[in-house]
Order: sequence, then structure tokens, then C-alpha cells
Amino acid sequence: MLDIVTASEWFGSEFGRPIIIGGPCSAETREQVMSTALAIAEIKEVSIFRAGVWKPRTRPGNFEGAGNEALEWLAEAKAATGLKMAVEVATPAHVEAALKAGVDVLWVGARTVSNPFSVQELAAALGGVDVPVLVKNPINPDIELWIGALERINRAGCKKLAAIHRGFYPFEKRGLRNIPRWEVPIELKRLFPNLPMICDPSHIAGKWELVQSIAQQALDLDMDGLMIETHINPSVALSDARQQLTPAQLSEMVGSMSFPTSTTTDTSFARCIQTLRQRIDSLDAQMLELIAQRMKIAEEIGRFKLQQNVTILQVRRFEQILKDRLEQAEVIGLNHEFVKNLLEMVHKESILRQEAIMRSSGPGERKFPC
Ligand SMILES: C=C(O[C@@H]1C=C(C(=O)O)C=C[C@H]1O)C(=O)O
Repeated sequence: MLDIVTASEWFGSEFGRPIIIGGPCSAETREQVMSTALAIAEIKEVSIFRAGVWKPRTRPGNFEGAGNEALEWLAEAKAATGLKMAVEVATPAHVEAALKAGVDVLWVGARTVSNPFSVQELAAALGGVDVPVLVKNPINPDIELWIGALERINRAGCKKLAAIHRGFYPFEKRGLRNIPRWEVPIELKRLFPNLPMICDPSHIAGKWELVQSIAQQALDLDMDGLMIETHINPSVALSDARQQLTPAQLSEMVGSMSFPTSTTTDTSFARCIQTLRQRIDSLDAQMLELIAQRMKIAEEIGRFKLQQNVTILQVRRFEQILKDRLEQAEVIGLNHEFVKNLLEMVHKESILRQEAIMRSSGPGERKFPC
């Protein structure tokens, strides 16, 4: 369990869903911070300005952030715009410097979250701190590591917590920069329903053109906010140039997106959905009943195989099943990959059932080839 305060209480009553955070990957110069912040402040939906001050780079020699000096630019941007300021912290010294400079929100990056030693050190530095702390997912889709970081920080006394979904390391570099693996943040939401979940579509997309569709997908999946990298002139950005929007593009994007709510008080909607859900309940019950019948038949086949000393796995038969069912799937409009995964799961269970039969056979029941 996480002992947390809802996002609407972070900064007073006017603050709430959706939480929209915009700002550059890195704070580069005073002018870049001020001009980006002033332009973003014009977008009424954006309440928090983000900027990386200390940048954890994969290889040395890249721009590593402007450091403590940038905190002064952020303080100036805050005074000029009224936006809340958010920075990434990776060490206790970062936490101390950021809080001293009046930073309003801290986030912990994916690389830091991947290392429990670093998280524990950060948690100790965050003890009793009242600013919101946003915890990005670890690089690999390891939900336990993500939960562990949230718990360590929460146990240190930080109650204003949120998670940020920024996708997972793709291993193969093609398509999106990070693989979304939406099932991971969905599972976190299921386990901690009151934990706000913010999506970072910029890091998932890797290209500014793809940011909006990922952001919309996140909102449709009931996420509570977005963190979108925005730079006054992305073409000259010192980091993540390819994925940053201009403030004008951010404004257009926010204006053209739909922000669905998780529930509605409309009674006809409630009636319709209830009827449809009853049909789904009934079909699920039939589906499970059919799978149970299929497993019983597989067990019966297993008993025949035991008598005849025939192998459990019959690759040709399974291949034929896959081919036939995938043809049928295509005709009835079911996704190829989905049906293949489903059949593989069913086959695996059927093999397990037959293995259990072989294991439970009495001594001498199994023949051995002469
Ligand atoms: C049920 C059988 O055993 C295994 C399970 C199969 C299935 O679940 O459809 C298919 C082939 C075998 O690998 C069988 O041989 O038919």
C-alpha cells in the first residue's frame, strides 16, 4: 500500500487532472529557459514547467546539463510565469540544491529508478520533503522495481507521489524510441488506483510527429496527465532535438486532443454499458466453459498416449491447428498475433495437463521402447 495524497491537493484546489507538464529536455541557457517558459505559460492547460538541469547521458562527452546555474534561470522563469518548476534529481546533492532554489516538483529518472541503491539514497534525502515526487518507470519493464522505488520514497515520508510512464528500452532501434508496454502502467494503476499516472509520450515517440498519437492513447487509457518535451527552437536543442515540440505545436496539440473522463453521470450511457457488459460476462463464462471442455479432451488424449507410449507433443498437429485457426481468425476479423498468442497459451496448458497425467501414472504403466 502507498500512503499518498491525491494530486488535487498538491498545490491547492485549482490543481488537478489532467496534469500537463511542458518544457525542454534540458535547461540550456537563461534565454532558452525564459522564452520557452513565457510561451508555455500562455497555454492555460499547462501548469508545470519541466527542464533537466543535470542530464544523465548514456555516453560521456554529450551535453550534461547546465547544473546549479540553471536553477537560477528556473527561479526567474517561475517568478515571471507562475508556472510550477520541475527538475530531475539523481543524487541527494541534487535534491538539496533543487529545494533550496524553490523547485516545486522533483522527478526521478528511469536510470536512477533501475538502481535500488540510488533510490534508497534519494529517499533518505527526500525524507519529510513536501514537494511532489514523480517516479519514472525503470528502463526494463520490471514492475517490481518501479513499485520498489515508489515504496522507498513513500516510506521516507513523501506522500505527494505520482508515476511517470516513459516506455521501456527497445533493444532493437526501430519505430518508436521506447516500447510503451501499456500493460505495465495499467497493472500499476490496478494495484495502486489512487496513484496518479502521468505519460511521457516524448520519450516513447522519439519523434515529435508521433507525440500526439501516443499522448492521446495515454489519455484514452485513463492516465492522469502528460509530460511533453517542448523547446523554443527544437532544431538547435542540445539534447532530444528530434522529439521536442515548439510551444506553438504544444498549444495546438493540447487544443486538438480529447480529454476523456473515467466516468460519467449520464444515465443512458450507464444503462447501455451495463447491458453490453452483461453480454461480455455471459460470453466470458461460455469461453471458459469451452476451454475447460477442451482441456478435458486433451487429458483424455493424454491417457491414450500413456497407454500407447506416444509423445505428448505432436508438432505437426499443433502446426495444422495454428494454420487452420489463423485462417479462420482472418475471416472473422481477429488479429493474427492475438490469436497466435492465445493458441500458444492454450497449447501450453494442454501439454501441462498431459504431463501431469504421465507423472501420475503408476509404476510399470509407462512402457519404454525396446
Ligand atoms: C491434444 C494433443 O496434444 C498436444 C496438444 C495439442 C492441443 O492442445 O491441441 C495439440 C498437439 C499436441 O502437442 C494432441 O496430440 O492432439
